[in-house]
Amino acid sequence: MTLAPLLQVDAVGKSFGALQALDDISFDLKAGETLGLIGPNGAGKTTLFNILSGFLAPDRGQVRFMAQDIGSWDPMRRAQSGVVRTFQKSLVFPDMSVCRNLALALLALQGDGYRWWGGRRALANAEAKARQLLAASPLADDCQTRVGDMSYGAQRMVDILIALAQQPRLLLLDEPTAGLTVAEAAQLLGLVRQLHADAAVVLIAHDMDVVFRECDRIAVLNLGRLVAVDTPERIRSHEAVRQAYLGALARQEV
Ligand SMILES: Nc1ncnc2c1ncn2[C@@H]1O[C@H](COP(=O)(O)OP(=O)(O)OP(=O)(O)O)[C@@H](O)[C@H]1O
Repeated sequence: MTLAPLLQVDAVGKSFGALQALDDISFDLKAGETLGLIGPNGAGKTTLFNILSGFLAPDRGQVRFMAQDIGSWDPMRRAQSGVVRTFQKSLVFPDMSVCRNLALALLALQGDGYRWWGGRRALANAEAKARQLLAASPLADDCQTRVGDMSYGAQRMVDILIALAQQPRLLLLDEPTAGLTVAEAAQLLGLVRQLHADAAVVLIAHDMDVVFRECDRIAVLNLGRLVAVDTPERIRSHEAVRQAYLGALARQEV
């Protein structure tokens, strides 16, 4: 029996006024798969993330998650169902500890708004869950560390742990590895696989080394169109991709 894909994007389009930011985008994603999403500035990567996470509605097409049309679901409902997104700009509270940051993410997901500030027990429960998650990570000894005192790479790892605390089935990572070395990026993405092996991941990254090493397949966007979706090997030799990415792919020794 063939399982239905976790995510099905079907003929999605989005315009801003006269600008067609996305045109006829279709692809599938299976549980456990990592898809790299690459393309030059303005290609439409963030617009696609906004549509998948419910911050923008497409003008055309359909997004199905676990075989359901999620077009009418708001970002909170999607997050509670396992569609979890990170942003280019970190959302951590630098003055709080790692543990408290994770706990607040867990509480926010429960949709209790600010009432949880009064709920000491809810916070204690969330912090206990956060400690469990941390124990299995390279930041096991940093539960009480103030995030603002950590290295840049460690802070990016806190971003990922916050996303993982939300039990993602589909994890949308927007440039999580920017500013990291290839080794740090591999460690960060390894953590996703270690803690959530069956989550599907869509990764936006500008670093071609990271994308070609870490992704099972790569989707190439250019001017709002999907140029190709294929394995890294095939993407390297794809003629239209080579045209769009001549310089970057040349550095990959294709
Ligand atoms: N809210 C908006 N209003 C008008 N135009 C927009 C809006 N959001 C995005 N665009 C335009 O849509 C196109 C795609 O933008 P998008 O941010 O999705 O590209 P991107 O591939 O994520 O680029 P980058 O790598 O620079 O982040 C761009 O031309 C951008 O200027």
